[in-house]
Amino acid sequence: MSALPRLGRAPGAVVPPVRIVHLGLGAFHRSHQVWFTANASDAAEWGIAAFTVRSPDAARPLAEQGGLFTLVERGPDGDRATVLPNLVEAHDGADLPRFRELLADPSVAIVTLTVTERGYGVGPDAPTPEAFHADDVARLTAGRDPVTPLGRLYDGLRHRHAVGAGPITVVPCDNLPDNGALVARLLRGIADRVDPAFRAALEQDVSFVSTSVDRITPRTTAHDLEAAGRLTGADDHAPVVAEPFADWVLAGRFPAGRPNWESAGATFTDDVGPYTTRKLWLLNGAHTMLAARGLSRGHETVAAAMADPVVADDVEAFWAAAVRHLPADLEPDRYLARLRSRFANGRIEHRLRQIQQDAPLKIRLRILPVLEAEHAEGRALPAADRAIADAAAFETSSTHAPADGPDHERTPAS
Ligand SMILES: NC(=O)c1ccc[n+]([C@@H]2O[C@H](COP(=O)([O-])OP(=O)(O)OC[C@H]3O[C@@H](n4cnc5c(N)ncnc54)[C@H](O)[C@@H]3O)[C@@H](O)[C@H]2O)c1
Ligand SMILES: O=P(O)(O)OC[C@@H](O)[C@@H](O)[C@H](O)[C@H](O)CO
Repeated sequence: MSALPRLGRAPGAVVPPVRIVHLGLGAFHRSHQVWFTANASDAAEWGIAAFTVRSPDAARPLAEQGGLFTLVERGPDGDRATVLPNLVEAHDGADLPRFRELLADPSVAIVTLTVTERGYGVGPDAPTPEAFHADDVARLTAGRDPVTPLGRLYDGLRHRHAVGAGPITVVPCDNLPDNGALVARLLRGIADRVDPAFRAALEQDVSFVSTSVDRITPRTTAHDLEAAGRLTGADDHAPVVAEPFADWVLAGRFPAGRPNWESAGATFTDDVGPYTTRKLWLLNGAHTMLAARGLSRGHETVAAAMADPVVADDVEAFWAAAVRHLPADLEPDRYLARLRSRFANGRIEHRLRQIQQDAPLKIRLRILPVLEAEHAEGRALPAADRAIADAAAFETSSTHAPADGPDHERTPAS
């Protein structure tokens, strides 16, 4: 039990009005979208109401703190702590009445999502994302509450349409290529099966934005709770630790408005595709390789694996191959130079077991495209072959166990 006063809002404190609703209350949402919103020039106008997906745990301490939490930016030389004020509501994802109520508010302009690849049904849970949503299609058709993130989003959007609350923008922020188009396709597919008349409204009133998101944010540990308390003098049960670097590239329309995210460093572009490929191959592809090669050589963290020349040489060989297939105008070498120092930041304890989860899916999306591009030009890529073999061996080994809990919704304090 901490002797420090509990973090919370002062009675009567003015909070930004809710204009953004979020699904997936993990650490990344808070280090990234909440941080960009809190650092925007019009931050006072944009409050966020966030919902968990599978467990209410992450919402509890945040709700007790009025949504306040500490972001610890952990650089190679020290920590910088800031309490971010823009998360103003935290709810259990099963609280569909509140979710519907918020989506029915015309001043709510944006829904963001961070629900992992599997949250969209991309991965081992079903043969296709459409099949993953079949159970929710049956629930929605029967008037029962949906359980998947997109089932809930569909339900909320249909309710918004029914009350005439106007256009809205959906912004998925997961590491998936063309994530806006994917969500548009899946929601329209649900409409086709549940309520075909609603499909036209979805096409007309809901804008889907594709994004590339970047900020290394490991799972919060008990040690991070102590660090946040030391830095702020308040007892925070839900801090987040992230690297100082943050990047967000977005493409698409915001018919109901948006925060001035570019004033916090976000980039708006017509085509997010090349940015996503650069990030998914160079950062996430390398992370996937580091997890496979690093775990097989007994390492526990990204920094430890990168400090092993055998692993680092394989990552460098993968990077050299990937750069050959990326557009030169995106300056992949400049991105790589920064990435090398980000990965070398040993104060960020990014655990390989967390990154290793769902390795087969990640290899398919982040390593195989580079391997195939090299093969097409007659070159082998043994470093990638070794990573794929190590990942396969790890998947079948008896030491293969979940990292430390299913996701960030289970906070160390909860
Ligand atoms: N953490 C990072 O460094 C980082 C950086 C860039 C992008 N991202 C993206 O954000 C996502 C979330 O990251 P996080 O660190 O907050 O992770 P997390 O594991 O805490 O997951 C966040 C949310 O996803 C939900 N979720 C997890 N598995 C699910 C499943 N199978 N079905 C439905 N919902 C599920 C959780 O319940 C939680 O609400 C990542 O998967 C990635 O796509 C993360
Ligand atoms: O589960 P993943 O592979 O999508 O994410 C694990 C990490 O590679 C990822 O979270 C990175 O830290 C992040 O993408 C950096 O922006």
